[in-house]
Amino acid sequence: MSDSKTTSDARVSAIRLLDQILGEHRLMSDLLVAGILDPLEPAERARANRLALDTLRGLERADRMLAKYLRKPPPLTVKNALRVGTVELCAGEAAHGVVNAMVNIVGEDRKFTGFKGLVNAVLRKIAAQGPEAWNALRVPRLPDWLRDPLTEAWGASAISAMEAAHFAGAPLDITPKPGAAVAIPGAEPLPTGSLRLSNPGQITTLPGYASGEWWVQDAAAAMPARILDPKPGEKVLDLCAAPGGKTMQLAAAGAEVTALDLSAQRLKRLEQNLLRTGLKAKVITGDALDHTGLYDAVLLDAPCSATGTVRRHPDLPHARDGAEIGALIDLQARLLAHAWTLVRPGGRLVYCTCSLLPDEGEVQVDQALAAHPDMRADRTALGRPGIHPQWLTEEGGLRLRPDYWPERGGMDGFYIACLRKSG
Ligand SMILES: C[S@@+](CC[C@H](N)C(=O)[O-])C[C@H]1O[C@@H](n2cnc3c(N)ncnc32)[C@H](O)[C@@H]1O
Repeated sequence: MSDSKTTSDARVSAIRLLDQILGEHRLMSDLLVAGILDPLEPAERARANRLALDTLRGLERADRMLAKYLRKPPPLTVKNALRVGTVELCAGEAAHGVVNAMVNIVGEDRKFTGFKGLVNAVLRKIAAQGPEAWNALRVPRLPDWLRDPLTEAWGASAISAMEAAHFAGAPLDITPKPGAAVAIPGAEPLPTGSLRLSNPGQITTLPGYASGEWWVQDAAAAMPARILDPKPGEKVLDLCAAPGGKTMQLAAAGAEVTALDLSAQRLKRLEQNLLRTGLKAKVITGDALDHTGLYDAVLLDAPCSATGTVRRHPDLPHARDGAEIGALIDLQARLLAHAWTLVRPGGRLVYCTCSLLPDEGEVQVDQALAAHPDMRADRTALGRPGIHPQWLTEEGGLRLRPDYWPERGGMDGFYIACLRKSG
């Protein structure tokens, strides 16, 4: 297969991904699990993925540039071809290749043949403006459904900083197994104990991947298990465990781990992760709300809006509209109340969500503290290496945000609290 054919397959797939995300409101992760890119060769798959992600991150800029030349909106697929083309041209790709490819792609579908001339003319004009016009545009903003509550919670300047972090995208962080000597060239040690890779390439070919010396996990996502601080032999329950990043941390520390999740499909990935890393956990498929038992420690990584992961999932603000958040908040409260019944006297519960919305973090813990006289927030547990005292919150939790560590490439948004039960 020639290089240009490969590139155009990647472009077609990127446009298809955008059609589904922006037209059908599907999440990119769901589309990938459903196999939308499976027919492509690995290199093409990576390119399609990157093109779609870059276009989603720059969507507002692409639309602003295109708006000058579109008197009325073309069909979504044509618009997405123009968006991908604009993003490529503004990243400095050769005009001739991009324009021809997009004209051909649009022309291949009989429904859109009539738009070939438009695509050709518009992309030529965009090419003439180039990266300079792109760079002069403002950093893309979050849609109002998310921007409004975040502005209310964190203030306008914090939101601008978060949007800059979202636009920049995310490096790849890994969690090494305790004692593993990870030898990945260019890996930067982070103050919290994770390692950061700026240009990882294909992950599965990196040293130590096959032998299970480390796993992919954002530096912020690695904090809940560090804060839980499992001791060898402790009985620890990981509720909502799949795909198992935190389960592996708990097991690697020598705890006796039970990992539970509602999704059998996601648990398959957890089992594969345990197999690769040679770590052990008892795995249960089931509803956390039905689980019984008594544990030294419980980790509850509750299902949430995932609004802390927009750096890595720029599709989320466009595919979602916030309609599901009310039900998630209700579920989190029920899970937290039930998880508390599984903690032995004197034990601890770490509650966390990868959300930027206080209703899914600070407010949940505030309400749980008010409802349970035997619960107190353990602030000492939050004092881990690399944690800035300014990140600690009033009710006794830890707030992590994508705009923290800007010089290092940011971190996911997370909320974490360690709740101690009276002995
Ligand atoms: C944020 S993810 C967990 C990520 C995981 N802790 C990790 O570190 O890899 C939330 C998980 O909650 C699971 N879940 C949702 N509702 C649940 C319930 N009622 N009982 C158990 N698991 C549930 C979902 O299937 C999903 O895997």
